Amino acid sequence: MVSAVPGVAGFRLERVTIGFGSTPVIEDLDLDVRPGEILTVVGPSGCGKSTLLRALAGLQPVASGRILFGGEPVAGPSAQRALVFQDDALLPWRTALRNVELPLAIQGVPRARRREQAAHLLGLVGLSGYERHRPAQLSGGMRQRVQLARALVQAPRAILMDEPFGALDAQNRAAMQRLLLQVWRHRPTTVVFVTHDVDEALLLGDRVAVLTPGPGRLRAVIDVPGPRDPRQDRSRDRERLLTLLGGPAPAAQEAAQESEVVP
Ligand SMILES: Nc1ncnc2c1ncn2[C@@H]1O[C@H](COP(=O)(O)OP(=O)(O)OP(=O)(O)O)[C@@H](O)[C@H]1O
Repeated sequence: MVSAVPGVAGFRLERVTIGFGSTPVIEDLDLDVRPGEILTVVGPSGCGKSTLLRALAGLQPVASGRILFGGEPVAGPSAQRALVFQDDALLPWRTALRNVELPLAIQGVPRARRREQAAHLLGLVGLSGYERHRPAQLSGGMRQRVQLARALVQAPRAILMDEPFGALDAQNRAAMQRLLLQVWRHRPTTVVFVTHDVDEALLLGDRVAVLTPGPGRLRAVIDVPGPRDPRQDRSRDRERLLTLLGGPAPAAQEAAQESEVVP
């Protein structure tokens, strides 16, 4: 578990329902994301994980309930909450450096300062020397590094990641997981990380939130004890997660109870 870190904020979701038209996609979700933790989110395809993340980002309104960030209602997008997608969301005509500096340009940061910060962040993610490359000249793993640098350049208090490493091969994925943890240890930030991969969820998460098949409700939140080491034997937690993922969807009340009893 993570102790409170100054300047770092968490989320509180209170009976959040999100829908498109009259169809709920996320239903009655109560969840706290603790300041400075990495919360991974797993759930069957289509259960509303991306929708939930977009709501945390302020890009998707809630139909009922409310989402607080640092105690304040989330009313729209903010530089304090950066999103990183699986798809390459870089602008193809801009160089790596100019992609990373974009959020600062939007904020009106003077050019010399934003260049300097963007170059520093590219160095941090291991891309010194690639500042002038355009996305098409970079590998998938490198493009994800640029996306991470672009998210970090805004010095966000939370990073919302939607299967960011899902398209990478095993080696690049492992490298990005190490990089994310390295960055997170040096810059305390709240991270909400959606993944399909239970091993990734257990490696990165302080806790794992499990959603039911759509409409997504909270099935359970499990603590992940011990060091974040890929060599750590997680077979029991893995089995438990797979069982939770495969189990039938509980009624809202049962789900709330289960999330309390499952440690
Ligand atoms: N803009 C939209 N308009 C209407 N329905 C939508 C929209 N975006 C998502 N949905 C629906 O909401 C449901 C949840 O989608 P979402 O992408 O959040 O699920 P997910 O759990 O992230 O899925 P996956 O794991 O496959 O990425 C799906 O049924 C999807 O079709």
